[in-house]
Amino acid sequence: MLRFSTFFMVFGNIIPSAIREAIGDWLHGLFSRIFFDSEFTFNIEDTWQHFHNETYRAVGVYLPTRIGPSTASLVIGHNDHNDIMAPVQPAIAVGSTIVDHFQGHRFEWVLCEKNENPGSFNSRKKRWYKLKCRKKNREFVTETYIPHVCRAADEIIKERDGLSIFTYNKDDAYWDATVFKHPSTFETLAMDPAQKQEIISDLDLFVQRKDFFRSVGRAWKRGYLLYGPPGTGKSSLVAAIANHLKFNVYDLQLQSVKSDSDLRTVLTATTNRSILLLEDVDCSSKSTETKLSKEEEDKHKDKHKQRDEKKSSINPGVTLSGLLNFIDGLWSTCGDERIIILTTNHKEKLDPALLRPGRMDVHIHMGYCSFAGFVLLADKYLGVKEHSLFKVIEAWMQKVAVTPAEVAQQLMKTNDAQVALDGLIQFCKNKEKEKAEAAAAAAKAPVVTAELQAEEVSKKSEATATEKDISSQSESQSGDSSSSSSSSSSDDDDED
Ligand SMILES: Nc1ncnc2c1ncn2[C@@H]1O[C@H](COP(=O)(O)OP(=O)(O)OP(=O)(O)O)[C@@H](O)[C@H]1O
Repeated sequence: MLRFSTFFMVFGNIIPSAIREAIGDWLHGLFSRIFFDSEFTFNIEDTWQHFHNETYRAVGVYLPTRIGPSTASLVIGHNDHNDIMAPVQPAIAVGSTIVDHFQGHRFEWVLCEKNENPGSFNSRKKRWYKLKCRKKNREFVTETYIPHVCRAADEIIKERDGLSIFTYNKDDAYWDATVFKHPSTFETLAMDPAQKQEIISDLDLFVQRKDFFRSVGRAWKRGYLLYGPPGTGKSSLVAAIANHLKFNVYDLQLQSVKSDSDLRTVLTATTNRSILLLEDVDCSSKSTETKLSKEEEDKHKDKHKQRDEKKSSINPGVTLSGLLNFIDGLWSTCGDERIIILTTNHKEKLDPALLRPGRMDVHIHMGYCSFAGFVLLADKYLGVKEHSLFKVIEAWMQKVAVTPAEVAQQLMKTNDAQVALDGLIQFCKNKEKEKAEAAAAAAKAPVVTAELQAEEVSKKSEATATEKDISSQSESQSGDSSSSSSSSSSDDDDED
């Protein structure tokens, strides 16, 4: 005790005050670093300013790669619906601690969860990662460690072989992911070879033009409209594009999105290098919606009026044009390498404003099966490149409009090429017969009308020019439909 006080007296007399203070600060810093430096906690929540938090997503991808001896539990599973034997993937369990060491520092992670607004209609489970570190490492975390986590997650995502297809879950207003393993590729797709090559070149050019899009001040996105009758391969082409570019697919049913705010949430949650797919857009376009609701209204006018009014005031829904406006605006500025694909059986029903260049840059017509398309399908389905029946089938392909789906259906009935090709010829014959019968029925219709009209005329003596127009229109329609070719008159055939 005496020695200590003597030491401080001598220390106080001999050492100048400035040096004494500096030594004191240094000792304080040293002691507090060793004994008193408190922990600091970062919380990385699943949402950030109402949108899905990309840092949260990155942590979720990164952490399963850092599982060590201190990890007590883990979630495993997979969502490959095509393969129950697919290898399981690890994910972080709620409450489990993961310790990560990076550049000599120790970081402790915990995934937390709590129910927000329990019991209320909009209750939801909120999740966040808690990251504990030394207080002095705060800057290191934000400037070095988190960027390292995000970079590593980006690499992991890029290296993953499988693609995902996301479908919109209207209950959560979010995307449900599943493994995307569609066998369709440009190789298996029956379509005009030149058209196919054109599409591939367009896609390849698009992904190479990052700098070009930046230099001309345009968002790096491209819109494709696929149109044509059912069964001509629109969905197959979407899958072929996804497989070619290795892009995930976000499949959006516009009718199920409740509001603009939900739309904003789901669209901003889509990732780069992805396809936003809207199938059968003629069914979700505003004109169709209006028409249907009017028919409904006529039918159930009084009974449902109040309920419908209430419903529409709560849920105004979103329209295709609303979606495209959004894509032109905010969405175009917050993502790169985005492809938007609209498919329709009725291009003519769409508002031309929706299809203008800049929105839908490329319009691809998917037509009936050509002979070249048949040859490809015969090769894929039967392993046959040449056959004596090919000439007969070529003639039928020029005569009857058959979709690639119909051809594929005939070819996959048996492994025996002769039987399958005979079956296809028979199918074409039946189709032609049905068409002839339909044409005859249509040609008969004006005769019946004329007979009725003649009766009317004799009764009322009121022959009008309009009746002639109707009958001639019917004749011309039946004439059109019987002469429809595989591609140019597809829309007429769609109606069939
Ligand atoms: N062009 C094609 N090449 C190869 N196969 C095709 C083609 N078109 C259709 N098919 C076959 O027919 C099936 C149905 O085709 P797909 O769903 O792609 O047609 P679609 O035009 O999208 O039809 P819809 O308009 O009814 O959605 C496919 O699974 C595929 O087996």
